[in-house]
Amino acid sequence: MSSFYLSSSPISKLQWHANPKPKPNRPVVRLPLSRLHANCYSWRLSCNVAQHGLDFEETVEEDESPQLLELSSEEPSIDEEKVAAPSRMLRKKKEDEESLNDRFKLRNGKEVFEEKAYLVGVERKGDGECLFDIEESLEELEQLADTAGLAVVGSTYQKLASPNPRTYIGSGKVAEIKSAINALDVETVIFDDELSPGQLRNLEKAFGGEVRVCDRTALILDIFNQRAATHEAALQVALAQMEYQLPRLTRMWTHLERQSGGQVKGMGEKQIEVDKRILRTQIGVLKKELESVRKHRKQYRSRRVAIPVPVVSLVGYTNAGKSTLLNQLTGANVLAENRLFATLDPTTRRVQMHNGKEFLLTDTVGFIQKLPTTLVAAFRATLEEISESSLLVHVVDISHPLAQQQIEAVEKVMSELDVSSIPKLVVWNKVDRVDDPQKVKLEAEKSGDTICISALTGEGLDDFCNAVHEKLKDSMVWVEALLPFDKGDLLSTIHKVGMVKETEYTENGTLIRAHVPLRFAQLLKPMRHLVRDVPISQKG
Ligand SMILES: Nc1nc2c(ncn2[C@@H]2O[C@H](COP(=O)(O)OP(=O)(O)OP(=O)(O)O)[C@@H](O)[C@H]2O)c(=O)[nH]1
Ligand SMILES: [Mg+2]
Repeated sequence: MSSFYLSSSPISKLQWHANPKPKPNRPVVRLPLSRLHANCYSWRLSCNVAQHGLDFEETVEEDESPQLLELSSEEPSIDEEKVAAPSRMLRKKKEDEESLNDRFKLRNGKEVFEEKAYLVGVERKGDGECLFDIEESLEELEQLADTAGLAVVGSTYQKLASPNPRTYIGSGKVAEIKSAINALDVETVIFDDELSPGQLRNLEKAFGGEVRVCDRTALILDIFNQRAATHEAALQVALAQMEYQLPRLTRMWTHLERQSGGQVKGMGEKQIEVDKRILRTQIGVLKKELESVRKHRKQYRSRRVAIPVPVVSLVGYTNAGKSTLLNQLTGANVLAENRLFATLDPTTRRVQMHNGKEFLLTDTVGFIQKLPTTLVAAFRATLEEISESSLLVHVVDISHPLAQQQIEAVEKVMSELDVSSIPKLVVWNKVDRVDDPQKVKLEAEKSGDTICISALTGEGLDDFCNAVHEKLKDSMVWVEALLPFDKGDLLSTIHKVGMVKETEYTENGTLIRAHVPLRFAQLLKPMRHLVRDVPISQKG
């Protein structure tokens, strides 16, 4: 069990009492969206759920069902009331239960209560940096919300020269959204950009305090939290969540001031400080735990480095088809599905090519535009694996209407990862889905270094392997070495991972001339000196 799980913390004890949301009439639920916002009711429980596979226990009192009597439209007579009201009440109760039941959906094998969400975006006038226009960005936000298990019931956006420092959007827009919340029964409002803690607080207040307000970062963090399958991923996400939460840790304790009629003013303030201290301690514990997990992975990686098979990493926008490609080439069983961020942990498998050569293929976490900086930082260590690859394969979903913008977004993240010196190969995937595959293939040929494939149907995979092989050759170095006869294993490895030009059997061993990966050339260093001792005539 993870050492950051502090179930006795006052924060987690309080969160359900503070929850103002109506509770669905079910005994055990897993709420889809962690309340990663100013109230921070359940972020901690949510971390623990991902970590320990638990479900939230939400017990609902019978008398907490919706106010049924208010719902009858006309005043019934006393006699009618005796007969009709109970049946109407029962019918209404049944209808409410049924509509609630409809909103329980199965996601990743878990039952999830589908909250109603409303999306809000801001288009900044003259913002040339944005790759996606506002409608495209909101469409992607809708996909993210869907992945997180929310039902989007509406969206809106506003064009602004600069965001309002208090509420991000203008007051007119706030009022408009408030009406939409009432009309559509919205439970969560999601903003397409990261909001400051103050903006979150002010917006919650402005919307009447009954709806949850969160931003793109919180939503992505929540998806990562739901998806984290390994211990390391869970730790990374928990750390990112806590760091996101720290400056937003307010209002948790204001109920104390309310309960005591304001007599202990300042008590909440003190408690916020206590909570912040607890959170900082937890962050420290988490960082240590992550450090030790990473040490293990490093050891594993250095063992892998000892086997000098070149490593090829798949990178690309989320949902581009990286895992499908890995599965298709290696028979791996990595989760591949039409949702964003299906993969969080790197998976490496050996690919055996038809010509007997092999390389290791690594699947990595996908990128997205406006990737939260907390997440880039949290996943930096995982992404560092990329920087040790011999080749980067950028997988593009060429059938996506925003393929070009996605390419640019990936290149932007890659430029932050300091991998410019690693050779790259671009792969246009999903050619089976484009309207005119021939035209796309011609374009790929023209742009050079681009291979068209369909990871789903297997089309173009031989071309892909050949291109990888050629690219790997570019990253290899030329060696001549004399391998003693007792080093037969090295010789067979050179045949597998390198490109042998010539072998010659001499009295002292096998003389080999080949292209090999740089790491392997270093291993051969002592034997390279031996070449000098071989008589000139034998060197050929
Ligand atoms: N038609 C078609 N669909 C594909 C192809 N490759 C992948 N897909 C589909 O695209 C969706 C996403 O595929 P994944 O392999 O999960 O994508 P990914 O890049 O690993 O995504 P993340 O892990 O979220 O970063 C799945 O529904 C796949 O079946 C392809 O070549 N053609
Ligand atoms: Mg994947």
